[in-house]
Amino acid sequence: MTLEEPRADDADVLDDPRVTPMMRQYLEIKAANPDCLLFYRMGDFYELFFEDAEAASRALGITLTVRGKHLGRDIPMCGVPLHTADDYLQRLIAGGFRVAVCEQLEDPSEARKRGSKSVVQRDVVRLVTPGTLTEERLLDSSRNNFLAALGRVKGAGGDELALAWADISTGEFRLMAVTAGELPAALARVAPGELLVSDALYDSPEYRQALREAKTSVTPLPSAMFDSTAAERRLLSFFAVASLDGFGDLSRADVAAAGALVAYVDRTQKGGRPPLRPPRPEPSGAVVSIDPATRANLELTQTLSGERKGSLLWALDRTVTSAGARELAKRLSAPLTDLKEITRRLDAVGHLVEAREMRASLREALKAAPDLARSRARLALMRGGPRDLACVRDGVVAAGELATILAVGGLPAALEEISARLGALSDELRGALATALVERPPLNRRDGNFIADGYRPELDEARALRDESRQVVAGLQATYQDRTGVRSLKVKHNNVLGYFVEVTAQHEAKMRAEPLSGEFFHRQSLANQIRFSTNELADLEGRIASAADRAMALENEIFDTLCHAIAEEGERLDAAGEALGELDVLCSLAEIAAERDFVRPEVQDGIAFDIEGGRHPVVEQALEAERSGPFVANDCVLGPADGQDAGRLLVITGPNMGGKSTFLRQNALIALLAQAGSFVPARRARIGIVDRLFSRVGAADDLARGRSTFMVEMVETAAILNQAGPRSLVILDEIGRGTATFDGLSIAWAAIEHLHEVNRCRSLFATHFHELTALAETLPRVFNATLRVKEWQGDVVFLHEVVSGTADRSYGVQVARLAGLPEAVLSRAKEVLERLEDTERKSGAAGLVSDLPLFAVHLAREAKPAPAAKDDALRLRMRDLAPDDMTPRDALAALYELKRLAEET
Ligand SMILES: Nc1ncnc2c1ncn2[C@@H]1O[C@H](COP(=O)(O)OP(=O)(O)OP(=O)(O)O)[C@@H](O)[C@H]1O
Repeated sequence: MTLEEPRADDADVLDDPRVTPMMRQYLEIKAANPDCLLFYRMGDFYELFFEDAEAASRALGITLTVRGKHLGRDIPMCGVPLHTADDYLQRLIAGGFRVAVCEQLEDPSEARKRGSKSVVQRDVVRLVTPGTLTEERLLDSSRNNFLAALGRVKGAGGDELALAWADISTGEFRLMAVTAGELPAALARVAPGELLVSDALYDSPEYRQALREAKTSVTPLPSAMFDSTAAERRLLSFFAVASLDGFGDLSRADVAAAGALVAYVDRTQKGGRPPLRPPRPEPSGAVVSIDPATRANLELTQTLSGERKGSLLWALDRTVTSAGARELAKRLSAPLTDLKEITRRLDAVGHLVEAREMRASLREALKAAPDLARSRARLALMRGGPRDLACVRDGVVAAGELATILAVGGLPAALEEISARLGALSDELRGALATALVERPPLNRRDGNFIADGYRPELDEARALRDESRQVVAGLQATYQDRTGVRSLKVKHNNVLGYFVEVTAQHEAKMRAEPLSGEFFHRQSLANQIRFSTNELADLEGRIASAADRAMALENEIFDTLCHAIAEEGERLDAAGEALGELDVLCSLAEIAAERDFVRPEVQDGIAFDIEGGRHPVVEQALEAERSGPFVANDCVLGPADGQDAGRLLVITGPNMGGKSTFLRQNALIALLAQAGSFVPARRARIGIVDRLFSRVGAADDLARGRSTFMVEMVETAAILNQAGPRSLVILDEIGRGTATFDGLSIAWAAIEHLHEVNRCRSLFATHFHELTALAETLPRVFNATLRVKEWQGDVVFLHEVVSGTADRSYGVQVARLAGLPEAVLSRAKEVLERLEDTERKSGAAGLVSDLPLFAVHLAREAKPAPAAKDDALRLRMRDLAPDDMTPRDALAALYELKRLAEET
């Protein structure tokens, strides 16, 4: 609000007699929710006033008008109709707003009873924020919408951090410990819609960058909400337990994060209780650590431009349910490091690949399974409608069918366990929902007629009475036509008059004269029609209304009973909902494996890496779609060679467009897929578990953060060289290309040496600096590979085949020809290239290897301490000089002496 505008916390304004009672109510509610746009319910609209109206009208492109005056000034106003409010809400939330939804808490007639000036009671029933959405239309069915909270406990050894995340639309709730360094990777993996942090953490400079880079809306909250003692109390009461011990070994930071999250859910849901399950802590290091840049570059769940199409998820997704789509996205985002769990998943996929018929029937039954988890959450929050009940009904039926298909014995553990969860639902609930509901109920309760005929005799009676009376009314039209002799007489209904008789104006005199006037009472005259009512109609109307009210009340009562029954079965329903998603993922992975000829990878401890005939799952499908020829499969060996204790580093040279980047990415993706529990696009794959994946591929400016292309590249390379360990997999594409050739070559050279000597991890390094291939001569674990090309009539043909060896050139000029560079530029470029190559041959940059001291010498030098100050004669002499006491001649003498000393040391 602007300064001149009244504020509710300004007592003078509220006491001002000119303020209308409604405006007083509005200002009070607005003051309690200052950081939200207030959706103020007025009949069939939500209205926004003052600055809220201005902001919303701008954001939504709706008309800004004026509604009355406040203290002599116009009140800016805009409104959104109730029935389309969800669409507007979605756009406002996407635009970064938070919305407080303020409802009428009583019928306006109740307010009128208190006096003509009384205002309908209203209050905020819910805050809508990006992380707390539950409506179907506000959510993407194929993705979770997580609300996350970052807990911090300060300790002697630094901050202890924990990330809690929950999806209130499905009930999932998880926890993990993170270090400050791991935070960006953890946030990129969870990709929360909203992140809660304490005010103190929000303001602390150490976390500023991580919070700014997390692509999420960050909500700072009072630090008291993160206090671990209060947080524990909150968790105990939310989950109605006496101790948190049953949830696992929770740290204070875990409790702080989880407690703050629950407090925020309470605050935004205004007491509504989503069916959150107890938080599940994830052991640290349970999933492959993938930093945000690597995740983005590998396009796991979305492409660099933010689309699903073209991502790994898109290429692999054969799920048929929303829960399955969400689960697959989570699995691809978080490949595992635990061999037992990976094997368990692979066993299940393997079984389903073989059991073709079972897979087909499971997928058929899954197709009928609705989004059980989200409907259940809406019902628990009292935001559900009859259609959500039907969803639960259909979900329960589908779970039963799936359990029957799986009841064959001899299944791998993961499938047995899914089958047990699906089969555990009570027949009673299944029976109740099946008999109570009509086949296709309406979305909203107020539409009625969602309970099936024959379920409750009183309801049938009330409906019969209502419908019979409606028929009697319909029959009255003919009786009245006979009685009045007016053939055009009609019996009609509207909300103001109820049922009435309507005749054209020419019959007015007759209707108003005896004997008809005794029966037909005049109600309303329009230009051409005259309307009357009768006692008989009024009586029928009352009967219809009370029968309809009774029917509605009975339907609502049954609705509540069914909701209660669903809540009672809650835990088992949630478990079955999760099982549905997991089963769908396993079937989907088996389906794609069969469809695209994927094999089961041999995943093992250790650092093996041996891919035979590997393919890039996305490029392969893209080539097929474009009919651009087959994808050429390639081998990749990065495991230790005989007698070595660390992985190999493959330096890949080759022509532009030869397929280097594709090869790099495909091997990273194959490792990730294997560890996510999927079969992989290869003829054979043996992979020692990767604990961290690093990549430096693609180039993107980050001008918003003041980083040039080269700076981004160096920041990412620095992270890799500083962090990669013996079980990491590192993918580097064209390091050093963003600067002058010699600088770039030198950095790339030193980076390879560092990877080889210090990081000692399995690495792939693609480059156009052919000089780097000389390193294979001195570094025992460096190997060279190249992509084959053929020259044919002066043109270059890419064979996309990776072979051992080195490329002699990049064919850049030929590729430029393919791209359509003008002929004059091409021929000049060729000329320059020949000259440059000639000069290089003479100077022989490749001779560097034998001339340069070994990298190990540098490491040793770096490790050697600098000479101590006390041994340094130059420094000692300088310390003794007293410039203020010296004559110019002394000063000159001292300068000569210092120079001599410097030359001696
Ligand atoms: N193994 C393969 N089989 C078939 N086609 C391939 C293969 N690998 C790559 N390609 C095709 O070649 C194109 C170029 O591949 P890629 O981008 O990997 O080349 P590059 O060597 O990294 O090129 P540059 O050095 O110019 O960046 C791909 O878009 C794809 O269409």
